[in-house]
Amino acid sequence: MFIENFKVESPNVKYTENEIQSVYNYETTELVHENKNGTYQWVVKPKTVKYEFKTDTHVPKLGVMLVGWGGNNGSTLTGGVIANKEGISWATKDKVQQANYFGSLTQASTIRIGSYNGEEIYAPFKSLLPMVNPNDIVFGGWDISDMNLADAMARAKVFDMDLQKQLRPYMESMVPLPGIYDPDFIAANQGERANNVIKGTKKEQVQQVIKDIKEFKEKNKVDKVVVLWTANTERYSNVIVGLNDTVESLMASLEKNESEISPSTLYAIACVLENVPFINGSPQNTFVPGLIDLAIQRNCLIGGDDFKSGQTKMKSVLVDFLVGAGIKPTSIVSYNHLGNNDGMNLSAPQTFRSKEISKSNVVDDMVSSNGILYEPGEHPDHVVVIKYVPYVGDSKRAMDEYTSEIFMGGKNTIVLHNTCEDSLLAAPIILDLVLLAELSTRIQFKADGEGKFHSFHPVATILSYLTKAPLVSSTRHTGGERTVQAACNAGEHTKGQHWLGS
Ligand SMILES: NC(=O)c1ccc[n+]([C@@H]2O[C@H](COP(=O)([O-])OP(=O)(O)OC[C@H]3O[C@@H](n4cnc5c(N)ncnc54)[C@H](O)[C@@H]3O)[C@@H](O)[C@H]2O)c1
Ligand SMILES: O=P([O-])([O-])O[C@@H]1[C@@H](O)[C@H](O)[C@@H](O)[C@H](O)[C@@H]1O
Repeated sequence: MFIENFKVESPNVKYTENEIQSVYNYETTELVHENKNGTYQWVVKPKTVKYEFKTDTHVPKLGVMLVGWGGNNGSTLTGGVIANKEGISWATKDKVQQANYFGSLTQASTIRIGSYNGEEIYAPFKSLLPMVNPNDIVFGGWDISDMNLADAMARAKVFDMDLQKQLRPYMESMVPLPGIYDPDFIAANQGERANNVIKGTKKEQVQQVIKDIKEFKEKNKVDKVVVLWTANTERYSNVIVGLNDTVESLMASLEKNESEISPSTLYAIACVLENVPFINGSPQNTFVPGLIDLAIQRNCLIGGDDFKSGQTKMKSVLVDFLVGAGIKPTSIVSYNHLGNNDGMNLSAPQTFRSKEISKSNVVDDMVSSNGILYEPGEHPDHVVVIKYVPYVGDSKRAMDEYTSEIFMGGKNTIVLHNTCEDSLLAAPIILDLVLLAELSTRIQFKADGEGKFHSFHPVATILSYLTKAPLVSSTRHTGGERTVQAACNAGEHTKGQHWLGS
């Protein structure tokens, strides 16, 4: 049975005027490698960690600024939210279609909360904690193309014409702010649309983005802003000691207008300095080490990389199932073709390489989890192919072949064909990313033994489910992390130096 909402009555949950306070005993284990009389033995011991959470129940008016707002994903998401907010329905060749948020974890999935009279009871995911209603989001953002959102929607060719006609009046006044353009980081074929760019040095571009965020927040009277990159996939940035490996080197490189700082990293610097969450929906390494350290130092949420939308979401589920069932995938071939601008940008080798990495590495953890099936260092043959075929537009055609070894030398081959409007898969995921990012900034917690409540770590691993190449915090940042984590624990945030002195 499905219910719309519920209230918890528990000694571990307390509702106050502004918070939900809860206690959770996390049952886990700790492993010890014990030497008993010269023989080592792995010992597993149960461990309970008591956590206390405080969730601010004040749901803010949220502004979402998209980098690449005029793209297929940006225009599709914006139009989809307007259609839901305005209750728009439209004629298709099959039926009258109502707007919905299918494909969104927060808006269209349910969670089991118990049973009643022997019947399983489910409630909406979004009923678990007070969350922003996507219908209330104010959209804005940047694009290197000056096309208004109504024309961008028409250019994308994703929505049915009857829907486009109804959306046009709402979207034609939406014009992206000029974006940071650097032809060295995306395919040359993107140059013809770059007519809306921020001039000046990289530092001046960062300062302009900060100014844009401030003005957007003031003009729209939003309480919070989240910025999400849904612009074109960039080539990887070279990570170089002294260039971008530390906060100091990255900011010094900014001062020197170093060419190797990518547009996506410049937007991210601006967001971190403005303490605005930044999420990367593409596969490039926006989060160079210096940027990660800056985010940790300033306790600003960053997350990514690369929306996990269709072919790769299926891959991660299927390979997880196969390996978990003791079946050994030995060959994975992922081919797809698509004809949208994303596909055109990915037709360049250096930008394709960024996507090839994120689409390939998604199975690494599953493979390394099973030492029965795979020898150390052994992994399936894994090929990723993406071809640009203009005629099919946003309707990506994905074909996958999974060959596995099974019992007694047998072989099993699974072939999948998956056709979808790529942007209709990505748009709800963008929604989930920004809503969960906003929610996580309203949660404070402390574990047993910690002095004060603090926020989650700035590197938002909570968003991992939604991305191909999850950004996770590494021990490499023990210096900055220890300093900041201690500050978080103490309930203060370190005040990073003011980096953009005039
Ligand atoms: N299913 C999916 O659609 C999916 C899944 C995972 C990742 N992605 C990634 O999402 C991104 C967007 O996909 P899309 O289909 O909307 O692509 P798109 O090409 O339609 O949109 C990208 C937009 O970004 C703009 N742009 C490029 N560089 C910019 C910059 N530096 N600043 C501001 N704007 C800039 C372009 O003008 C374009 O309007 C791509 O990187 C893609 O790889 C998409
Ligand atoms: O569907 P998915 O595997 O998550 O990923 C998609 C790729 O299949 C597609 O080729 C690419 O153009 C999109 O940007 C997206 O990355």
